[in-house]
Amino acid sequence: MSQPRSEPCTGSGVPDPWPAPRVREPVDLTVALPGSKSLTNRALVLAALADGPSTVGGALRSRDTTLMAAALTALGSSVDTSGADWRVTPGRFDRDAAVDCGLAGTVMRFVPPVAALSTARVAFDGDPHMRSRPIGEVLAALRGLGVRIEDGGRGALPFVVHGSGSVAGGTVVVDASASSQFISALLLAGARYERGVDVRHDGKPVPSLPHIDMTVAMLREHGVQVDDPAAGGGANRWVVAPGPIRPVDHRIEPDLSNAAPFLALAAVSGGSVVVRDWPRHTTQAGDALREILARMGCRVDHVEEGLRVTGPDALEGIDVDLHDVGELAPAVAALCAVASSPSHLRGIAHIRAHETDRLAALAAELGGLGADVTEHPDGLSLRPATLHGGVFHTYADHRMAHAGVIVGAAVDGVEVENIATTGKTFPDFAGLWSRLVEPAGARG
Ligand SMILES: O=C(O)C1=C[C@@H](OP(=O)(O)O)[C@@H](O)[C@H](O)C1
Ligand SMILES: C=C(OP(=O)(O)O)C(=O)O
Repeated sequence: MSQPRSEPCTGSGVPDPWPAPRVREPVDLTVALPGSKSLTNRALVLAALADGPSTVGGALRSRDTTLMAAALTALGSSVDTSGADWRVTPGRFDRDAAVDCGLAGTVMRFVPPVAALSTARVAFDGDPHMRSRPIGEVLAALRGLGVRIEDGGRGALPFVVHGSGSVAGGTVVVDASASSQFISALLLAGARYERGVDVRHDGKPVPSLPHIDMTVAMLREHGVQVDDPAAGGGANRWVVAPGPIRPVDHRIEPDLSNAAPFLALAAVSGGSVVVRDWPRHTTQAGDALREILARMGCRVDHVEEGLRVTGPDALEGIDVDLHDVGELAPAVAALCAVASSPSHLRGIAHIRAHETDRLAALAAELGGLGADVTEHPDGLSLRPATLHGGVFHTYADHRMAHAGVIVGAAVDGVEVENIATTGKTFPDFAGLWSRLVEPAGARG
């Protein structure tokens, strides 16, 4: 049943829980999406470490990226976020600072290796749940490279990095099976270490490899020499040579992972959605949506304006390994819950350490709406079922909210709790979603 729309409200005047708009007819939509979180936060870090000022054009303005801008500013850079194009002027990292990581993995993992170059004391903390997201491997690696860190033996937030103005660098062995961000973090700052950095992975396969490819590609754009001898398969070693980081004016691509709920509207309604400016070549993990949606029966075409997805009469389930693209799992699971044949999502044990334990959360919330879902140690299986309305909890996870609105588009009476959590990577998601979806159907 729908909540009254007036109360209670989130801070932005949006009701909580939020009645998800229901789509009753095939949609025909074109949407322009905000910039990529992963590209924006890498561009900001590299700009702060570069030899001169640069611009992050079309930067994503969201919680994760403003936290990154604030962190780099606290260290001593100047980040002007007043316009659409953010201007970064590197500065001396010479003052005591406090870094709020919020729930942003990129801030908690990418900033400590930068803070290690400071001459001051840099204290890190974040949201309560952030204290349980893994970071110990990065702290141990930095210690191995000569950095002093105080973490009370926790290997987790809160911790303090005591910079001495330079980092020796060298070879370090990391188990990055919990997160590719451990590797990206060390590579991003590595060129500024005296001996560069030679990062070796030892452990189960590293997830989210496209994100490491993104890091390597951006470092090379900045003139940094990176060797990744095993790139593409079984990657386990990355070598960054010491040297300057050239300033580059970036133009940030739209966030393709955040395209998932919008493309899902085409998939569930049998209609058509165009996401503007979809890059023909990209390192973004979200590009895998093209193949995933095609395998679920959608038609996927590059068109002049961007990427067009047209949904089938009946959406098919999918058996897919999402190890490389775990951030797509919540949206894909939501689609599988309303598909007409069984699905199996595999290879994603690591997403239990994302913003929440996403496998447990998806099993609980999709199951709560009547989905036939089984949780496995490293994935989910889903079988066709008749879903019903109810409250879909998000656990402060933006991508759980995306899963909720996808199911809500297909099922009457779904209400998404804390829709405002989408602000982690998407400004005014609820407003855009309502403007697009409501004309195509009544509220659930
Ligand atoms: O480096 C990045 O920008 C990211 C890497 C991935 O993290 P994991 O390797 O922890 O999955 C991804 O899921 C996350 O959304 C963003
Ligand atoms: C895992 C994610 O984020 P983070 O960068 O906080 O790890 C995500 O956005 O799906």
